[in-house]
Amino acid sequence: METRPQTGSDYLASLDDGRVVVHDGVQVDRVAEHPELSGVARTIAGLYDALHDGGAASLLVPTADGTGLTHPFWTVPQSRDDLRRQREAIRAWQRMTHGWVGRTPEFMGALITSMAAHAPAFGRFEPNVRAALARDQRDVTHYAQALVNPPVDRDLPPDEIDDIVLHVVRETDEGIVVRGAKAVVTGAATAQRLLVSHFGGEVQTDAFAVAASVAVGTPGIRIYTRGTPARDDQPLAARFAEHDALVVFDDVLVPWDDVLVRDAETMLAFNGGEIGWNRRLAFQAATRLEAKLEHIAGLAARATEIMGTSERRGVQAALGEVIAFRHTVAGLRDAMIEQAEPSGDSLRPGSRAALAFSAMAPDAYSRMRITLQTVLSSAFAHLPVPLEALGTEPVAPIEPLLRGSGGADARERLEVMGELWDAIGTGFGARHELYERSYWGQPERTHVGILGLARADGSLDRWRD
Ligand SMILES: Cc1cc2nc3c(=O)[nH]c(=O)nc-3n(C[C@H](O)[C@H](O)[C@H](O)COP(=O)(O)OP(=O)(O)OC[C@H]3O[C@@H](n4cnc5c(N)ncnc54)[C@H](O)[C@@H]3O)c2cc1C
Repeated sequence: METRPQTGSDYLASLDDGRVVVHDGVQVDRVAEHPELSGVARTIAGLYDALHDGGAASLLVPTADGTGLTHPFWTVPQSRDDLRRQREAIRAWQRMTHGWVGRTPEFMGALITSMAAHAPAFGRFEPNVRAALARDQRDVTHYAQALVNPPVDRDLPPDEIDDIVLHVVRETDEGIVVRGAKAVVTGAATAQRLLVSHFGGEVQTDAFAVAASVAVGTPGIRIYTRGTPARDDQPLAARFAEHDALVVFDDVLVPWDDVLVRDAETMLAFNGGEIGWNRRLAFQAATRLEAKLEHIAGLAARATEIMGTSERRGVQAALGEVIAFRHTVAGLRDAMIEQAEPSGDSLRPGSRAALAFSAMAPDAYSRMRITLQTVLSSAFAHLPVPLEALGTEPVAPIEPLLRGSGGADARERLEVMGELWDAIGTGFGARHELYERSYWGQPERTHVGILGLARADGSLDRWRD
């Protein structure tokens, strides 16, 4: 029988795997029913369901072994048309969430497919890489990425802070035993697996050369999350708030079948760009950001009409700037397709456009927030009553005062401005700026990488002539 990705209810049921999640300091019974974790879990479930009966179902493509259908981003691209199909499928999901969920289930397809395209580079773990792709392609596994170490002792090599940095404490016949922590693992509490890998300081001893695909429910894993302070009338946070987790590995046994890297050389290739997963990550992230900016631009346009400023030249210019940001992101993503380059057994998104996107997007996102705060100013803060209070005895008399311009009533004003405030101004909106700013790590690394590429491909020399 033809296989299909899991359904929404398969996904929600899979979260009952004995995982240990501590939210706001209290252990969670069932993640899928927790008031602050269930919103995003239900949203992810909705994405899976759309692969079965929603519009996204028509975008599925055959799995590599031909036994079923999968999300296109979970396949290894061989042509520009493959990349175009991947773009359309990512876009279909991202438009459902308006780009507000950073870790949708296609996101880690970037890593696993890039690794599979370079499977021989993984030596004795090559069969594991191929098996991981086959399983995750079939299921469209929902991963979180556990890469960055807790931000402490950044001036010390990892082996001098092994009380914190994740490392292998021993190997057994069954697998490797890992200990340590990973910080800000977005979506860990509602993921099915973690892509765990060393990052940061150079590997001094083999203990730190490790990457693995680890099931979230594995004994010894503990996930600590804090709530994004969200009120009931925060429409985006209620559905899309993700939690950035501290994940603790307390002597966790990872079976050999799930180990992907165990030597320093492959670790360097994994983190250093040769495997190329950052290019695929940029492709997915740009398509997500495109959807987010479309949502923000649409809300902002309506907000200026409600304010009565939509015909002011400066306000129009500000909206145009936000739309230009959307066009730049979409254009660079499409340039990644046009500039696609061979990488292992694949055609990966082009490096120049991918790196240019990574360099540009963080600052542009901050600029966009400032621009909207400048032109919408008091309208953001003019939300004196919640939506559900409309029609109540103390609020009904002031509803005419809450109207918008051009016939918009109080309800529409509160709906539009409340959603835009959540996008830009609340804790949810502020975290999203930090998220976009931190997506590519420190900007100087990206800029140095861009210079290195211009030197390596000879373009800088040509420009100097
Ligand atoms: C909202 C959010 C969600 C995130 N989600 C995830 C996730 O899902 N998975 C994940 O793995 N990570 C995640 N991250 C982490 C993110 O990838 C990092 O924040 C990013 O890579 C920057 O690394 P850092 O925060 O450790 O800062 P650092 O790299 O420590 O940099 C901080 C500053 O110190 C300087 N610095 C640090 N070390 C040195 C050094 N040795 N020499 C010289 N200067 C130094 C840098 O130049 C910089 O100015 C998330 C972060 C945020 C904010």
